[in-house]
Amino acid sequence: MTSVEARKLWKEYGGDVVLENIDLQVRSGEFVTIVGASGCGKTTFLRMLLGEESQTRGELLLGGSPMPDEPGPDRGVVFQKYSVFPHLTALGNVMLGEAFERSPWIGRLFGAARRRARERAMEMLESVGLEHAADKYPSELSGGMQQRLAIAQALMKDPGVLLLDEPFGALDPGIRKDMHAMILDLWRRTGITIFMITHDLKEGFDLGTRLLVFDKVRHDPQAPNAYGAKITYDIPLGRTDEATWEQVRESVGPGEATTGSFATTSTRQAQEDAT
Ligand SMILES: Nc1ncnc2c1ncn2[C@@H]1O[C@H](COP(=O)(O)OP(=O)(O)OP(=O)(O)O)[C@@H](O)[C@H]1O
Repeated sequence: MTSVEARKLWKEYGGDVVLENIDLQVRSGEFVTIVGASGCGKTTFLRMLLGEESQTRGELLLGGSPMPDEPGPDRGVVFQKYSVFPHLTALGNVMLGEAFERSPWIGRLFGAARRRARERAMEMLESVGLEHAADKYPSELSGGMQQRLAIAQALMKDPGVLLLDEPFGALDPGIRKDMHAMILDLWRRTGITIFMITHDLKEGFDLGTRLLVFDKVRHDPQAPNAYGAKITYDIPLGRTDEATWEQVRESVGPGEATTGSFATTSTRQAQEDAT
């Protein structure tokens, strides 16, 4: 599996500093949740992990080597907005990446290669609880099912790192609970390293093994973009006291999604304790 390390990492767009001096070491198999005020650079950081953006200064390492400067099969990604193809079935969507990799011109597989891809895609659909919906089109799937499908797609290439940008942000609370159980189960079974951005602080505390807070600590009213965000809290999760939760809530700012009762024992821990 895959570790990630940032060393004195900066990201600027023109003269605008988005991230400054990020130092971070994430071991293989950690589940890192990321929170922070809107616009502070969380997605930018995720896109750097994906290889869609490169740093202005510093180093970013994936498994000890410099981060490739483009997305690759070692990193899967899921965004908040459903990113599935409407004209393909669930199975077709999951197989598509494999088809284009092996047959870039026509995007189709034949014979044994097709059989293997189909089997693997069915395994992936099963791992997200969608095996019964393999032949359905995205328009026939609920929002939660579409996100499950996007996760199955992201896992098809057996990536070491899964990048999730508010994957459950558009879903109803009841559905989100099911999605939480699904992603925790998947994480436990695969040992994959996960980075997940969320606006729901409770979700961040409940799911992660570690919670990062991105925040701008320096402000110049004359030059609002002169300083970028840093990691202001890096909290190992499992058991976190109420005072820490309150401090983090204050730094992230008010928002409907950041409310919720504090769990002294995370959902994950509680589930582990129960078994
Ligand atoms: N390609 C780009 N060119 C210039 N500026 C950009 C680019 N991408 C992002 N930014 C700027 O970087 C800053 C951080 O954006 P980013 O989307 O990473 O924030 P965020 O924390 O994910 O926000 P939100 O929580 O609202 O999704 C913003 O000011 C944004 O305008």
